Amino acid sequence: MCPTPTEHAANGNGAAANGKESFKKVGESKPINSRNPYQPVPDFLSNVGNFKIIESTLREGEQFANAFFDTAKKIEIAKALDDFGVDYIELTSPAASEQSRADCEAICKLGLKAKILTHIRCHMDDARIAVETGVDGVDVVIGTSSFLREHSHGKDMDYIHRSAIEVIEFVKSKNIEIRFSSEDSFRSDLVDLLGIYRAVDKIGVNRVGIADTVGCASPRQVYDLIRTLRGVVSCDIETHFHNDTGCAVANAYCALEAGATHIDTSVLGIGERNGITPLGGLMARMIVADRDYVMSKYKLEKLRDLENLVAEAVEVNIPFNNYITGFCAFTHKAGIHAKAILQNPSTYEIINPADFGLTRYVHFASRLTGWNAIKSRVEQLDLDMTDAQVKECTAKIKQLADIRPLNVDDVDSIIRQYHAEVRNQHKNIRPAEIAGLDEAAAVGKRIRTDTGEDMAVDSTAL
Ligand SMILES: CC(=O)SCCNC(=O)CCNC(=O)[C@H](O)C(C)(C)COP(=O)(O)OP(=O)(O)OC[C@H]1O[C@@H](n2cnc3c(N)ncnc32)[C@H](O)[C@@H]1OP(=O)(O)O
Ligand SMILES: O=C(O)CCC(=O)C(=O)O
Ligand SMILES: [Zn+2]
Repeated sequence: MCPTPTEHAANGNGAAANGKESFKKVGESKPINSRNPYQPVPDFLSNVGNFKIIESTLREGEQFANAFFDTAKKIEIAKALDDFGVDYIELTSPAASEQSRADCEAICKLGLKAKILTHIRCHMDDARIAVETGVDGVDVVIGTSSFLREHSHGKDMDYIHRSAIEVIEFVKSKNIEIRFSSEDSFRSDLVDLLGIYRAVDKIGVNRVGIADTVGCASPRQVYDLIRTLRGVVSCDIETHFHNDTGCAVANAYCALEAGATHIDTSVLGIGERNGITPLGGLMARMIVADRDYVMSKYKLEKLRDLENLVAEAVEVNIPFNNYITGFCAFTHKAGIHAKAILQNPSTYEIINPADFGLTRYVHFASRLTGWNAIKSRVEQLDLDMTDAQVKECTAKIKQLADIRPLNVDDVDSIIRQYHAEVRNQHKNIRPAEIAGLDEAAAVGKRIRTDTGEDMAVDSTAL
C-alpha cells in the first residue's frame, strides 16, 4: 500500500510508518506485527520487502549499442556498484574474448562485498573457462523457446536437459554458486520450462532464472509464471526483464510479488536494444513498497553519481524523465501542485528526493504559476509584500509568460521591479498617513511603513 499524505508528512520522508524490523533472509517471511498497520494482510509469497539485486551493467550493459568499457572503467563501475550496495555483480562471459577473461579475473581480485558472477552459455567449454576466473558464481543460460531452439543453438529439449545437468554438476563441484536460466522463457512451452527447472532444482542448482528476453511479457503473465514456478522449485528464482514494451520495472515488481528472490538490473537500464530493468527505476518502485528495506541496504544517495559514471562511459545523457535523477523528477510546476507541495510534499510526491540526496524544485516561471509559488519566491528573495501585492505581481508575471517562455531571472526581475514600484509609491505617501498618526503629533517620531522601511517623520514629510 502507498504511504498516505499523513504518513509522508509525519515521517518527513515518504516512509510507510513501519517500526524497526530486522530483515529476513530470502525465502523467510516477515514477522506479521512488524509491518505497517495500514498494509493489507501480509502475502507470504511476496518478496517485495526482501529481494536481491543482480547488477548486470558489466554484462547485459556491455551489450548496449554504445558500450565499450576498458579495464579501468569496468573496475570503476564495479567499485561504484559495490559501494551502492548491490548484492551481485554479473560480468560478461570470459569466453567472449581474452580481455573479457582478464577483466573478469581482475574484478574477482578486488575483494568487493558484492558476489561476482559471470554469464555463460550452457556449454562445458564456457563453464571450464568460467570456473577458473575466481568468480563466486556462474549464471548459465540456454534458449528454450522454439525460436531459439531452431535459430540460435539448434538443440532440442533432451540436449538442453543433458547439457544443463552436466554444466551444473561441474560448476557445483568447484563449490561456487550456479544458476540455470532459460532464455526467452515467456515464449517457451510451459511444460518444457517446468520440466527443466524441476530437473535442475533436484540436482541442487542455487537459482533458476526466468528471462523475458524480447520484452514481451505483461505483469500479469509474469505473476502467473513465477507463481507457478514457485510451486515447482525450492531454490531461489532470478528474473530478467527486457523493456521493449515498457514493462521492465512493473514486471520486476510483479515477479517479487509472486515469489521471485532476485532481480537483474543495469544502470540506466542499458542492455541489448532498449535494455532491461533500470537500477534506479527498481529503487523508485521498491522504496515505495518497503522503504526500510531499501534504505537499509542500498546507499541511495550514490545513485546519481553511479548513473553519471555509466552515462559518461557509454556517452549518453540521463533522460529528462529518468526515475529519481531526471532533471524534472522532483519539479512541480502548475500552481495547484506548487501550492500543495509547499504545504506538504506528500500531496504530489510519492518519493522523497532527500532519500536520494536530492532536492525538490517548485517552478515559478510560467503561465501556470500561481500566487502561492510567487509568494514563496518573494520570501526567498527576502522581500516584503502583502498577499494582495503578490497576487498583483503574479498577474504581471503571467501576462509576460503568455507571450514568451520565462526563466528565473525574468521572474525575479518582475518581482523586484514590482517591489520597488510599490515601495516608491509608499514613499510618496506621507508617512504620518501610513502610520495613521495625528500629523502634528507624528513629527519627530520614527515609524515603520507598509514596505517595512523605518522612517523618521519630519515636518517636510507632512
Ligand atoms: C540473451 C543474451 O543476452 S544471452 C548472452 C549473450 N552474450 C554473448 O553473446 C556474449 C558475447 N558473445 C561472444 O563473444 C560470442 O558470441 C561467443 C564467444 C559466445 C560465441 O562466439 P562464436 O563461436 O563465434 O559464435 P556466434 O557468436 O557466431 O554464435 C553463437 C554460438 O553459440 C551457440 N549458442 C547460442 N546459445 C547457446 C547456449 N545457450 N548454449 C550453448 N550454445 C549456444 C550457437 O549455436 C552458436 O554456435 P555455432 O554457430 O558455432 O553453432
Ligand atoms: O541469463 C539470463 O537469465 C538472461 C539472459 C539475457 O540477457 C536475456 O535472456 O535477455
Ligand atoms: Zn537480457
